[in-house]
Amino acid sequence: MQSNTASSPLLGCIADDFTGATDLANMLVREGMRTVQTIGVSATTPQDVDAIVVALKSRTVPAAEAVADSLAALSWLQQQGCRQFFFKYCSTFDSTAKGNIGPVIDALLQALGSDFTIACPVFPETGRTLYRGHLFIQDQLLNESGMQNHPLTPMTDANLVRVLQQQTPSKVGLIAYPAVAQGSEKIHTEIAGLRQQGVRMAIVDALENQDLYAIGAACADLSLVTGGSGIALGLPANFVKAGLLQPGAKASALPGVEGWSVVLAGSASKATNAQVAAWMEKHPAFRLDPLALARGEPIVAQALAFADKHLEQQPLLIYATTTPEQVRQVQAELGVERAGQLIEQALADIAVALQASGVRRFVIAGGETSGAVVKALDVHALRIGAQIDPGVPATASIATDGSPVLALALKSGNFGSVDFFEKALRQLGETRL
Ligand SMILES: Nc1ncnc2c1ncn2[C@@H]1O[C@H](COP(=O)(O)OP(=O)(O)OP(=O)(O)O)[C@@H](O)[C@H]1O
Ligand SMILES: O=C(O)[C@@H](O)C(=O)CO
Repeated sequence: MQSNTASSPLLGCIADDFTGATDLANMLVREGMRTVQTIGVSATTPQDVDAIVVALKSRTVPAAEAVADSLAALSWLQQQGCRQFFFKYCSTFDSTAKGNIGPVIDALLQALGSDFTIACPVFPETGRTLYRGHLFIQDQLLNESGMQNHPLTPMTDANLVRVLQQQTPSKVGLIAYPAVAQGSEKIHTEIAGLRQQGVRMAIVDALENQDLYAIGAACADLSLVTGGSGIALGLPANFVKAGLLQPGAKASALPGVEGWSVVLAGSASKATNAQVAAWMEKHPAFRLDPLALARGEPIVAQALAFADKHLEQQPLLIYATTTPEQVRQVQAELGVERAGQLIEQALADIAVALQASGVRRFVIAGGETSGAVVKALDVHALRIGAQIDPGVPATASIATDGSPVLALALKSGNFGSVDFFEKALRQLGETRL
């Protein structure tokens, strides 16, 4: 493996959710940074690494908790020797009325002794663009995209300057597209101007990846950069320019694994529904019924018996995924939290039993689901490999205590093509599809 010319990692990242962390890590690997994702602050120091991404679960917790967790992650990343820091949130700017994006940025700026950062959730490959401070999801404004109905973080305003300003006492500004389109020098000049006006955070417009590279170049001297995964595209080149990272480095090598393969789907998003339906046309699948779980029926044992029957011949899917109407019905009966927890716990128990039976490749759909399963599998850190689809890389667990290496693909609910499950398993080394 090639190494950077510095002895310690260069970029230290804090992500506010699990699959969002993987999404960010994917971008860094694409641009030549060897990247490890840790599940929370790690007890061990990652080796052979250019970037570390600490995955938190801080998107919807109370703001004070998000701040405390983010500051602890920053302090650990500083101890690892990182030189620049990145705060990753959702490309749809998911936040509650109180934050947590604004409060976390304020706290990180203060801890770093810095007076300015940018905020840019743009991710053109998944249709997230920003113009004159307004966030678009494909052809729709954020607040008309379906995100206005999100159960935890309803986004009812597409004007991100206004949204962020409501979350912070700091002055929020905008670097609008006409300046961004002129390239990194102009953006740099805009940053200097905003700083003089006392702006501490600026929303930055962008429409295409080339804008993100220009913004990245203009942020070389900022201690903290914040945004979605897209804006991280432009940061590795700054380390290359500084002679700290080798140009054109291939950072995506992962160890191979031998064993069986499964897909576990706990996401009920539109994309996951389509992926489950496509899988079921050709391969075995077992549905988890949350109401039967709630009645105490032996659903986990039934799922494992089903897996036992198929694993040796072919990969299989175990899923709770269903239509929004059915999810609402189940939630009405069990409560949102209990329904979610029952399914997450069942999928986590199934994953642990399957690992004991020799499963080594897991494709997992859903951020919360991925968090629950990876925790149950006792995975503390992941090395990030090549991209499967935008926002989703192949990963491998970093085994600490002689436990087997697992090949994992952790998919955010909304990401991935219709045939994602097959595609992901193939990329993880499954040859029987
Ligand atoms: N049939 C169902 N009935 C009720 N709740 C369900 C059902 N299927 C899944 N869930 C719950 O819905 C939640 C889905 O969250 P998860 O984060 O895993 O997926 P997502 O929201 O689509 O993904 P992301 O957070 O990456 O966008 C989980 O808590 C899961 O247990
Ligand atoms: O930025 C995104 O859209 C994703 O990485 C994510 O955070 C989804 O929850």
